[in-house]
Amino acid sequence: SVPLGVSALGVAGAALYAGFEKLRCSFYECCAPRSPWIQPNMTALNIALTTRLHGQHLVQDTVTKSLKAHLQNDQPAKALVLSFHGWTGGGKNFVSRFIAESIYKLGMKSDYVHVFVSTVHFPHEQQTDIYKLHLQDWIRGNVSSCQRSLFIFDEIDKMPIGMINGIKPFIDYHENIDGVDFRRSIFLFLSNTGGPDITRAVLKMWRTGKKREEITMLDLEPLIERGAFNEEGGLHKSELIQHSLVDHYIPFLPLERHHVELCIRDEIIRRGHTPTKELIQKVSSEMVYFPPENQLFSTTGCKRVAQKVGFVLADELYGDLFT
Ligand SMILES: Nc1ncnc2c1ncn2[C@@H]1O[C@H](COP(=O)(O)OP(=O)(O)OP(=O)(O)O)[C@@H](O)[C@H]1O
Repeated sequence: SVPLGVSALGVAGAALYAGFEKLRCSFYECCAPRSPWIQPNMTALNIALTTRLHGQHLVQDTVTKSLKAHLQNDQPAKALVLSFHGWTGGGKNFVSRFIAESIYKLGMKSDYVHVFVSTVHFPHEQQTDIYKLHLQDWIRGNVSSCQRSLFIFDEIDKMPIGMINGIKPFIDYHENIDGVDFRRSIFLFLSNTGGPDITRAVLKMWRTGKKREEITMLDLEPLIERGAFNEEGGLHKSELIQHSLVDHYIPFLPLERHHVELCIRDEIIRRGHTPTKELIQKVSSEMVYFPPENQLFSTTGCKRVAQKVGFVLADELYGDLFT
């Protein structure tokens, strides 16, 4: 048996360590249970998505609901996997940021939020096997230090297929793998796959006189699933899709001119100026729209709005100096 003095010393040591950890947690980000740094707030997320995200009613609904369900469940059956699809500049990265901010006090700067951009992190196709091992080690390492980790894979359509399949064990229905439990982590996959299909479908509905807000998930989800599956690259033929490990395919609709104008208004206000109708029009007329016959959608969504507003404001304020 263990001598009394030694076990008392052990208990005292553990208590001291716990006290130290608690103190450290009040100054530095930590992932302990009930950590003040990880306090999911789905009401804040809902408000952000309703007030700051324009023209994406399907995203608002699905994202908040699925996150809420996952976060409220202490023993989720698997990691949550959301796959964002759609035209460039529709808000996929924007929404990822809101998600990070609604879970972690430090938002995207949290040590538990990890962003992977395929073209930056895995540029050489021939090194797929090595990348895959690194990626697996890296995910395992991160989740073992914090189960509530958020992984954002941007441009997943450009990730070699073998690598995506390498993620599969972590998002599957396993209680643990080598002692690490992955079920509380969240994976976001971002891509343009399915973008043209979504645009075509929205345009078709527009032609039949159906309102954008009447478009439902049922109208688009199978389309994207098929798109993600058939289009070359990324999720193409991936086991993630074959085994239905993606929980929700979330379509981002192409943004129309009036949505872009809302983005312009927000940006002008953010810069401390008054968003007059003329100013908004001036910026929105600098954007490019398609298809040619009705100029319905912005080719770059709300991307580049910030720069364009910057130019137009500079022109308004200092234009005289250079004439
Ligand atoms: N639906 C939206 N509502 C409000 N602002 C938006 C929306 N979509 C995009 N923006 C603005 O445009 C910027 C660029 O959008 P974002 O990077 O999220 O697009 P994306 O869909 O990720 O594009 P890509 O496919 O090219 O990566 C955002 O930071 C945000 O300021």
